[in-house]
Amino acid sequence: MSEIRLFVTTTEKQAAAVLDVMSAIFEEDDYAIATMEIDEKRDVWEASVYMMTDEEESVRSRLAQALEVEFSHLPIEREVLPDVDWIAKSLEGLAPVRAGRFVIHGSHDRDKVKPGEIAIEIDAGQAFGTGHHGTTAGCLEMLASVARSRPVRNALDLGTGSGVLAIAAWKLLHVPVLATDIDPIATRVAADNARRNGVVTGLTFATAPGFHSTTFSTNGPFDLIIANILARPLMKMAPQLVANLAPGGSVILSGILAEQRWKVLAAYNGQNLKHARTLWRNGWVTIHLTR
Ligand SMILES: C[S@@+](CC[C@H](N)C(=O)[O-])C[C@H]1O[C@@H](n2cnc3c(N)ncnc32)[C@H](O)[C@@H]1O
Repeated sequence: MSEIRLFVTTTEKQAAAVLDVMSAIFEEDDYAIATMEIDEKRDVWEASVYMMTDEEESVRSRLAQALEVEFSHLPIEREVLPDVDWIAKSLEGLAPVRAGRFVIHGSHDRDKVKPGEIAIEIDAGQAFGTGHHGTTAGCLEMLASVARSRPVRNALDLGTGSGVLAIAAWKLLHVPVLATDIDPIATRVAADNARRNGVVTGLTFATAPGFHSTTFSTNGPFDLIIANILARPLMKMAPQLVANLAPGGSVILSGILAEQRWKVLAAYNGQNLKHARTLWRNGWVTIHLTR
């Protein structure tokens, strides 16, 4: 699923007014977030709605309706953002990847696993997460370090993709893990991967956008929440994510470009989480926060 941006181009003052309208209509959505930014090359302002959803047409019509009163003269433009081609990215590289105690390998590399390593077998396929991307590797490394420092009795992997992080958490911690994704193909692939890795109980899969499912209250609150999604949805869902975190719990966030980390930290500091550690991998950051 690609990230789509619907936006209007205007002056700074008018962009701020448009942003107010956008924020009001998308306040309750998990998958759409409104923001404004300057395009320095053209010296114009853009008020945008970013989303990862199949419901672009419905978002567009709600937006058009809301802008029709005061801003109908501003055309709604559209951009497909290139940095979320998860499936193409999951096909990058096939050699085993090592992070923390984990080695993620394809079925052709079973003999490369060394004694003492926690092996996870994932073949590149229809969902993101072979371990090659800096965000996945960062989460694996952070997971190993959090497990050394804090007791974890259950975990949530939000945006599970191939299921790699959920399987890693289960193999490392031996605790119940809930794994969810907005994309039903991902949850099916993740469940298949779990079976291939010998995980038959203790790992639950569900398809849900953000926290919109009763499965979170049934299985939570969680001592550990891992969310490798994207900076904007992570900021948007900060209040719900923290509401599902157990007292003393840990959060691992990734999918964040280095330059976006301050905004993400500010959103979670605003929910009373404290920064514990940041890891950098290929321009991406993975952040550990605690309650
Ligand atoms: C970068 S991939 C991460 C996959 C895997 N967890 C990993 O670390 O390699 C992000 C995943 O989050 C899912 N996703 C995006 N927005 C979501 C949302 N609002 N709620 C749940 N899942 C979401 C995508 O479908 C995708 O599978």
